[in-house]
Amino acid sequence: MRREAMIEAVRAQMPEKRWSHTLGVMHTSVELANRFGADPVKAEQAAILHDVAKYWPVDRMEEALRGEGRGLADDLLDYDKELWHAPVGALVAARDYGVTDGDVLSAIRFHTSGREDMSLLDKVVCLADYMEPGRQFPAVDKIRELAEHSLERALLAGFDSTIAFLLEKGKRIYPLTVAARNDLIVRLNREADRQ
Ligand SMILES: Nc1ncnc2c1ncn2[C@@H]1O[C@H](COP(=O)(O)OP(=O)(O)O)[C@@H](O)[C@H]1O
Repeated sequence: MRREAMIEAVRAQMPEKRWSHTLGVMHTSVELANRFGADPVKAEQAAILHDVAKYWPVDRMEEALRGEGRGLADDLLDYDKELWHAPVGALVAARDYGVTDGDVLSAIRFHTSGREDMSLLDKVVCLADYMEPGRQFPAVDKIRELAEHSLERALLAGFDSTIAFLLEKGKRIYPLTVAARNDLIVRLNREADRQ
């Protein structure tokens, strides 16, 4: 699907406020992609589609994950429903929007949870979702500051804030986010040792 048609179709899937968030993620994804050497066209496409399934009814998301999406995120069904829209979004992007690029589909699929060994594009879109201009939460200024120089340090601060928030609320933590955080720490330590 062409860019403009995709934008209009996704916009129709969500309330105005969420569309403003999506516009923010588009803008920030392109900015981060240019800053850190990712493909800005892919970054923007993943950003356009990242929340396409956000307003699906829960039973529809569950049906998609148990049906055509089986094997994609089976373990996720045990965790907070807030996380489901990301892999469902990747399914929708491929099926209804004709996205075939694996990098783009991966960035949509992992934009909320993260994962171990995240690709450059995964990191860009996940971080953009944390720090787009409309986001307001205690750690966001620190995340934006870190993102001036380090994609990994900024994303780590993002995961830290999500994990701290979940701990505070007494909620369960989907382990892939913990794995993503641990992996970033190992990589950052390795990099520091090399310097
Ligand atoms: N690892 C996790 N385990 C459980 N809940 C999580 C995890 N990561 C994120 N969440 C929750 O998922 C919700 C949606 O995340 P958010 O990134 O704000 O949404 P969106 O992807 O739509 O922008 C948040 O309430 C967040 O706390």
